[in-house]
Amino acid sequence: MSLRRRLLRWRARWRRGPHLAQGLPWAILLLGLMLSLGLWSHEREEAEQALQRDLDAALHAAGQRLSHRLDALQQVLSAVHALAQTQEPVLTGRSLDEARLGRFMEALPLGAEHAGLEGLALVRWMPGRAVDDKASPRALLGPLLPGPGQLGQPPDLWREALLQPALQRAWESGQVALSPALDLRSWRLGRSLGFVLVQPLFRSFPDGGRRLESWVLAPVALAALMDPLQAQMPRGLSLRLFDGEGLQDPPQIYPAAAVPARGQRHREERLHRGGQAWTLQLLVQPDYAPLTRLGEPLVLGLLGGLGSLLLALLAWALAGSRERAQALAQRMTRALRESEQRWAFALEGAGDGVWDWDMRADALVTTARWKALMGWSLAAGEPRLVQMLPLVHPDDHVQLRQRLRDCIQGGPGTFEVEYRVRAEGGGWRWLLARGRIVERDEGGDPLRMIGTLSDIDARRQSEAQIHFLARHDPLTELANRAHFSERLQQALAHARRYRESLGLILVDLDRFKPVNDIHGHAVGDELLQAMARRLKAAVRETDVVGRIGGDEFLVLLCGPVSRESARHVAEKIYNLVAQPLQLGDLSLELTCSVGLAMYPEDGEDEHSLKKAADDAMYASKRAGRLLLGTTGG
Ligand SMILES: Nc1nc2c(ncn2[C@@H]2O[C@H](COP(=O)(O)OP(=O)(O)OP(=O)(O)O)[C@@H](O)[C@H]2O)c(=O)[nH]1
Repeated sequence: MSLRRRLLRWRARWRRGPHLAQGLPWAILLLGLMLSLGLWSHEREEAEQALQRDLDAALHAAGQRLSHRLDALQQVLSAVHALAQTQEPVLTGRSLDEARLGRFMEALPLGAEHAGLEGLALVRWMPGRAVDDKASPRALLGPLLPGPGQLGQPPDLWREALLQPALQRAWESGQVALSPALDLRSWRLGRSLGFVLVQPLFRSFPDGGRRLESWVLAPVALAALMDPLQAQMPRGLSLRLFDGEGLQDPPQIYPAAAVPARGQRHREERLHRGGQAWTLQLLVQPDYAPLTRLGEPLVLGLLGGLGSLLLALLAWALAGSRERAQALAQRMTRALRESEQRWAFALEGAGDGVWDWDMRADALVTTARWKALMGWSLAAGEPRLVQMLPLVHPDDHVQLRQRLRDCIQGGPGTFEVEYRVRAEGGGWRWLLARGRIVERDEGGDPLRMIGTLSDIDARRQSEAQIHFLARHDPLTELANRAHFSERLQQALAHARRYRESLGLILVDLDRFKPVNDIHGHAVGDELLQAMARRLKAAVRETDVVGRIGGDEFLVLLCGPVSRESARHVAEKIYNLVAQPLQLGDLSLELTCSVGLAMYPEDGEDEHSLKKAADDAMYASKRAGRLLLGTTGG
């Protein structure tokens, strides 16, 4: 397919409109997913930031608590320092000794904030020796708190690589210094891993100088220091402490064994105290409650996505149902139209017209054949019912209206009526209209009627022909014996009821047989036909002329008729028959015998009346002249 055709097809589809219905679900889905994604991303960021704030706050609080603990421990050393100052050895000649330090410690009000303090040790500096002299300094005392027991031979703390920098820092700065983490047991300073707070004590001289005299060491057990802090942490958060400013090297010093899982969340804070750096780490465990908040944005996003999907599906279903309904309606309309067309075509093919009458709107829809049959111009459009009636033979109006009314007003719902309309070349054409109610309202009143219109003119003519032949003489077309008898009986019944008189004239041709014999039957036939015409011409149209035998005719003069009038007609017949008759080259003259009988004088029924007429006729024949009234008249 060429690009141009594709474009044209696309444009046509676009103009038809279904593109909207087709694209709408996708647009809704896309928009919904984008919104859900944006919402999820925003909420996740918010939740992440909230979590980080919570963690930072928790870590900071833990750092603060640790600092307070260290402050409390440092205050102990400050108190020792103050004690040493009040026991100024220069003035009193007494330096701080183990006994006084012991008493001081016993009197110290140690509380929970001093947890981890293993004891105090006095390390005396041997004056006059170099700092790096192997022989000095020596730790002399300790512990002064319940602990690992009286120190034995004082260890050479100066030789301890982990402790010596702290001692030196304290000496140089005059401030409390912290050692790195070390095993307190190695130096009989405690019972576990810990660190040492170092307080330098100086001896002042009158010249303003001063000289280091000793250090007071406060060993602190890390586990005892940190466990209470850990206990105060919210569930799901754990603390780790690293010696130095890194997380790998120098090593973790608290807790003893805790290896974080890969990808575990953590936050760090640096602590600097007494020349020593620590890294306090906050580890987030999977059971930390706020972590669940991180899942909420995902749920929200998923719900949004699901909602979008559902909305899109709904839109698709709605759009689809609309399209399906349209398609169904189109199919049904097409099927109906095809069905109607087939139906109309079949009927039209059979020569019938079709009509459809919307009774509410009084609108008639008819086919071309219907219009042709009814003599309605195609150009005139559709007729209304009232316009149809003038086309119908006036004699058929009553019947047509009656049948239609019967059908509409609770009849069987069908009707059938034969009526005549004007034929093209003049005259009338017989039609048969059939109808059926096909739609009613809730109350049962008819709303719509459809039907056919058939041309039955040929049938009606043939029926009429058969009817005529059954009742007439085929040669002369006069009433035959049976029909004449029927008409006579009707006339007698009428005359009886209205007390009227009737006249019956019997006409018999004289010597007709020789005509046949001489000129042939064909001439005889022609003569009979001519006589029949003369007889008909002699009477009124309402009178009945019949041929009841070979050359015998009956004339019924319908009433009221007087005998005199009847005689007059008989004479007229007699004279007419006697008129010469020209058949081609042949000229014939014929007489007849006529008999007249009057109802009721000569007979009161068919038989007696006929007999009277017969008698009168024979009397005339015998007389060879017209005898009227000889028998009873
Ligand atoms: N051509 C012709 N002749 C007929 C027809 N029907 C009857 N006839 C003849 O008509 C004649 C009637 O017979 P009749 O009445 O006895 O003869 P007629 O010569 O009239 O005798 P009268 O009545 O006594 O004068 C017979 O010869 C029949 O054959 C017919 O349809 N056509």
